[in-house]
Amino acid sequence: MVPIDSSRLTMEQQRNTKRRRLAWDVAASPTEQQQQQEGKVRKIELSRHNSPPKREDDREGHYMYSLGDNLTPRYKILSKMGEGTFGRVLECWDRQTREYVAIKVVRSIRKYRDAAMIEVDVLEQLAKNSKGRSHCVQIRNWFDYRNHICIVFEKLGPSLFDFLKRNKYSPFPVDLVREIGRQLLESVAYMHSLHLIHTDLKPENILLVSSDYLKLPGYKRSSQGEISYRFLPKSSEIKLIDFGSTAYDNQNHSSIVSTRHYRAPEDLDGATHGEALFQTHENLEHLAMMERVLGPIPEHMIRRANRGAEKYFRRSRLNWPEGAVSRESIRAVRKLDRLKNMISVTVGGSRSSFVDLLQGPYDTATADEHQSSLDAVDKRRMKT
Ligand SMILES: Nc1ncnc2c1ncn2[C@@H]1O[C@H](COP(=O)(O)OP(=O)(O)OP(=O)(O)O)[C@@H](O)[C@H]1O
Repeated sequence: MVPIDSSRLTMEQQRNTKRRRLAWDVAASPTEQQQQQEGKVRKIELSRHNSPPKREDDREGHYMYSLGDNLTPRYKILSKMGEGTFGRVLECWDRQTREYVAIKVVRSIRKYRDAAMIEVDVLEQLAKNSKGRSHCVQIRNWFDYRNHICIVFEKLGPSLFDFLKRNKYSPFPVDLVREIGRQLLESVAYMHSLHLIHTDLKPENILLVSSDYLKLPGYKRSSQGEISYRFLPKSSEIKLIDFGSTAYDNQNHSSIVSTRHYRAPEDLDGATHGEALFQTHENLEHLAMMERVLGPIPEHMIRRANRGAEKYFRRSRLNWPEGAVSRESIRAVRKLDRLKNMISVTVGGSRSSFVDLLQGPYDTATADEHQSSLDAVDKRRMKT
């Protein structure tokens, strides 16, 4: 906007300009008396919205509700948005702030109630330090209602997993992956700066902020010649959710953390990839799969292995294939390809830097050599 030089205006023009601004200013700031009146009206309005009669929880301790019920006079239940181990997440209308919110209604079981209070504590720490700028979901409020801890969140859109599923697990374009990856690393760095570890990072726990999407015709046609469609989020903005398993890095926590398919090697036991990269249910096989794809486990990681994990190593290397439980297991590991061959050519010019990023602490130079020596040992073992 161009600033007005009042010295060049006629008296009449100046009067009009001032009058307009004055009226605008007054409307923008209600008087204290008006505010008090609005507060009273809201209280009377809220008192009309009674809670429904108390019902028994279901067998798993979930809160029983009907759509349209009030959850305290302040919130009206509109729909169910999700369900997890801890409870159900309900879309609600907040009559006080006049916005849609997502409320996690936690099961009325002691261990889940206790974990929910830790989640509240973590969420409050995250909010206090970020001044609204972090990629972690914001807590709006919390309360204890009929023995259920209820955590009120800003309402977000679908998860990355929901999106991948909708696209029949075809991968996101690499530019979008890069944007999501950057925000994810920023949020993890922010948590680490507060000595917090999320421990359950996975596409299910990464939500898009907006639900808006584009529907684009895909490359492939169905066998009947019909065009298939791809759905793409309009905005790449994401936020992390589910801080129920967050650990403090200076306190003892369970040695095995995170969901198997996304578990990192330092947990001895990742990928924003539709398919699970390591389809396994066994620790040694899981580590062997990682070696196959990424190269040998770095020595410093082996040295740091704790008591429970020592059994997976012999003479400073993974006890593989000697420790394999079956030939099928050796075959399942051998079927996997090296990481650099898995990265699709569609990544284009950024392919080598992408491989570098994913490769992390693994030594790329010795990886190929290591794989050929493993192949030789595998073959010998299969023969015997
Ligand atoms: N703020 C939010 N906005 C929109 N949807 C949400 C929000 N928070 C959670 N959800 C939905 O509810 C589901 C369950 O939430 P969440 O993962 O926090 O629950 P949980 O019981 O702790 O789950 P888990 O079993 O993974 O520990 C999510 O997968 C997501 O679909």
